[in-house]
Amino acid sequence: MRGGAALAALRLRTSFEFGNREVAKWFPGHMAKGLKKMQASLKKVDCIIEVHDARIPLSGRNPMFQEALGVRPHLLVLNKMDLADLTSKQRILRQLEQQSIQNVLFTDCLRDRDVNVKKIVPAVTELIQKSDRFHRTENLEYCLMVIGVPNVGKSSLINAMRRMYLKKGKASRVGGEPGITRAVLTKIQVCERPLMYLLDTPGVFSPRIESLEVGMKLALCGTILDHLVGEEIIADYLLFTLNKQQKFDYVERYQLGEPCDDLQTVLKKIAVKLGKTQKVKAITGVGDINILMPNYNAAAYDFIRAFRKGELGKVMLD
Ligand SMILES: Nc1nc2c(ncn2[C@@H]2O[C@H](COP(=O)(O)OP(=O)(O)OP(=O)(O)O)[C@@H](O)[C@H]2O)c(=O)[nH]1
Repeated sequence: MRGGAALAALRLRTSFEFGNREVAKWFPGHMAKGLKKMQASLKKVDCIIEVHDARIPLSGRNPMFQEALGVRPHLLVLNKMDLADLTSKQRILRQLEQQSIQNVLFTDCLRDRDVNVKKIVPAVTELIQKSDRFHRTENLEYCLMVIGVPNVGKSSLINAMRRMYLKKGKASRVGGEPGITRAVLTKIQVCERPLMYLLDTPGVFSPRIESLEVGMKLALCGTILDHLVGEEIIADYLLFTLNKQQKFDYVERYQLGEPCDDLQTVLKKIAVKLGKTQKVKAITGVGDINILMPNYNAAAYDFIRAFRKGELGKVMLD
C-alpha cells in the first residue's frame, strides 16, 4: 500500500470525464430476446433466478421482468464472486433490501461444486413454499428459470446446476412438449421432493443503463459489446477505477514501476512490455528511418481482458 503523500504526488484523478456519449446506442435491442418472447414460458415459471455480476450488484439490473410478471418468488444470484471485492457485502445487502430484494446468494459458477450453487435449490424451495403458488394444487411440479443481462454467467449457472444434479444420477432431462419450442422446454430435474425443474435456456434481458457511469461499469464487466462503447474509453475507466480504489496489481503485472493515471502512458508501456509494437517507416529530411510504434489497441485489449479474468485484483464497482 502506498502512503498518502506518495499517492498525492501521482496526481490521480478524482472524477472521470465521460464526455458526451449516447448510452442508448450501447445496447442494441435485438441482443435481448425480449420480454414478449419470454413471456409465454415465464408464465409457467414458479420462481425466477436472476443472475447478475457480483462486481455491479446495484448497477444495470433490469427490474422490468418483475413488473411484467407481478409478484413471483425471485432469487438474486450475484455470480462471479471470485472477481468481486466483497468487503462491503453487508452494505450491498442493505442497499438491495431497500429495493425489496431480500433473497440473495453469491456464487462462483466456475468452481467445481460451489457451496453456494448448492444452496440455490433449498433457497428456492423455501421461497416457493412460502408463496401463494404452493397452494395451487393442480400442478405439483415446480419450474425455475434463469434470467439476466448478457454475459453474467446464466449458462454457466445452468451448467453448474446440471453438473451438480445430473452427477447424482437423480436428475433427468425432459424433452419438449408439442406446440412449444423444444429448446425452451428442455428441463433439468433439480429436486425430487418437491419435484423441481430448471428450464435449460436462460432468458436474456437488456441491461438498464440509467447513466454513463452505469453504462461504463456494465461495459467493464463485459455485458455490452466493447466496440459499441470503445475499448479506449473502457480501458481509461478501468485505469481510473483501479487507481481510485488503490488496486495497483496492474503496476506489477506490466512492470510500470509506479501507478500512473494517464492512459496513453500506461498503454504505451503495456504495448512495449507485451511486444505489441509495429515498425513504421518515417520519411525525414535526412532519409527514411524505421520507428517502433506502440499498438495502443492491442494494449487496451490486454488490459481489459486481464481485468475481466481477475488478474488485476478483485474489485467492487458499486
Ligand atoms: N470468474 C468467473 N467467470 C465466470 C463465472 N461464471 C461465468 N463466468 C464466465 O463469464 C463468461 C460468460 O458466461 P456465460 O455463462 O456464457 O454467461 P451468460 O449470462 O449465459 O451469457 P449470454 O449468453 O451472453 O447471455 C464466460 O466466459 C464464463 O466462463 C464465475 O462465477 N466466475
